[in-house]
Amino acid sequence: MRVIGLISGTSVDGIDAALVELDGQGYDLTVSLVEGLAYPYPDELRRQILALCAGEAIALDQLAALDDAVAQTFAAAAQALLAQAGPADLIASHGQTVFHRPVGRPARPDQGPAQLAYTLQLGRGVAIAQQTNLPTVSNFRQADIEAGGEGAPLAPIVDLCLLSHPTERRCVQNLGGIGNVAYLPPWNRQGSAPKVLGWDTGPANSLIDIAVHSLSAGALTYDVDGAWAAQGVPCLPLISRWLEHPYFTQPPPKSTGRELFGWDFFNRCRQDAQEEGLAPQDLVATLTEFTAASVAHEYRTFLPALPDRLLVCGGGSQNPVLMACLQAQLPEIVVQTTDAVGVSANYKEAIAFAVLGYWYRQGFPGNLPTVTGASRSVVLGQGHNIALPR
Ligand SMILES: Nc1ncnc2c1ncn2[C@@H]1O[C@H](COP(=O)(O)OP(=O)(O)OP(=O)(O)O)[C@@H](O)[C@H]1O
Ligand SMILES: CC(=O)N[C@H]1[C@@H]2OC[C@@H](O2)[C@@H](O)[C@@H]1O[C@H](C)C(=O)O
Repeated sequence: MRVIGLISGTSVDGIDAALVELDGQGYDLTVSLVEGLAYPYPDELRRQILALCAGEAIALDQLAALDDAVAQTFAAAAQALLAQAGPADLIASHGQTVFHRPVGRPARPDQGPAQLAYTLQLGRGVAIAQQTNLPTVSNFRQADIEAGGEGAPLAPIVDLCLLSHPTERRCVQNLGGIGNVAYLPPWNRQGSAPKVLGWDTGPANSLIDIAVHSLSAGALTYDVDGAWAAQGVPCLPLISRWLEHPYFTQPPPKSTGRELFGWDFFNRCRQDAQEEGLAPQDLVATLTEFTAASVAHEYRTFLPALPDRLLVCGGGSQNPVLMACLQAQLPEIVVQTTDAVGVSANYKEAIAFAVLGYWYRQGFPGNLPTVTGASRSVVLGQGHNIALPR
């Protein structure tokens, strides 16, 4: 079956679309990327999404219009990919995250039940199905949240299928707007699946992007190839201070978003940097080192053991300075991109949602309770124009 996976993540840089050829059942899968495409948002749409993410008030009719505009753009991304790579049987669309509130755990058991997580992705699946005339699966995070989970991260189960190794312990680290890890014990695919761990490690590119956008007076949206960071000197005392944030002492399962590592966090960083007399490049270098340091801190604090190999994906894997910082923070581990083992670092997340959409069709559960904290395994997604096998 040919499935198109679509996602726009917390960087809001545009839609990643992957046409994937899939075969097999459950974990026993063959997955091959036919073609990937990055479809940028129109500037005005991106501005509106970022404003909503930053907490700007919006009327409900405007929210409905924005939801449909995002869906239209997702459908256009799918159509561009279809024109380039040929037909598909199914679309699996993650949509655009604009809000994420993790599970609220009470400090003591007698303080009542946990507050369910809340997550909102724009770009409703039914509108994508209508425009493309293809069956579409969307709303992947909801069923996990209903089972008491964080609703994120969801990719680790797919990482297990695509990137685990018979003898090596591996970590897969996504560096999107937010960072998330999947810890994959060795697995020879004979016996039952091993216990995979995973959680959001904190910021990835979100703070670097905001810094570069703000310090370049809107001329740049990200630190292309780490050029600014390479010219600056990281301020180590600030990194230690920022790592005191309570997120970095909270044990997994945990998830986060731009609500925590967005504008407010950046404004605090900028103020600290001003007090230390840092130049703009030094601030970007410090945020880049901080991002790598937060990943290493999370591994050393919460993993049962460091992995033999760290495979990095997402846009941050294209930033050589961030990759060098990560390697320097974790000298005992081989750090590479997922490309080194044959999985596209740019499209891995879009591929993951294609797999989750395929599993929805099979009725195969797509969440990992060990990762999200859900009480049970559940089938993820909501189908539009889909007849399911009985
Ligand atoms: N050549 C590059 N140099 C530096 N940074 C880059 C480069 N290419 C991409 N990036 C960074 O990667 C980001 C986009 O990453 P990606 O598309 O993986 O994020 P996302 O999917 O939106 O986020 P998330 O995984 O958190 O949902 C850009 O905003 C930019 O910061
Ligand atoms: C709510 C939401 O969209 N979370 C994203 C975000 O981006 C990275 C990290 O935070 C991860 O938890 C998740 O995305 C990936 C694709 C996931 O669910 O695995």
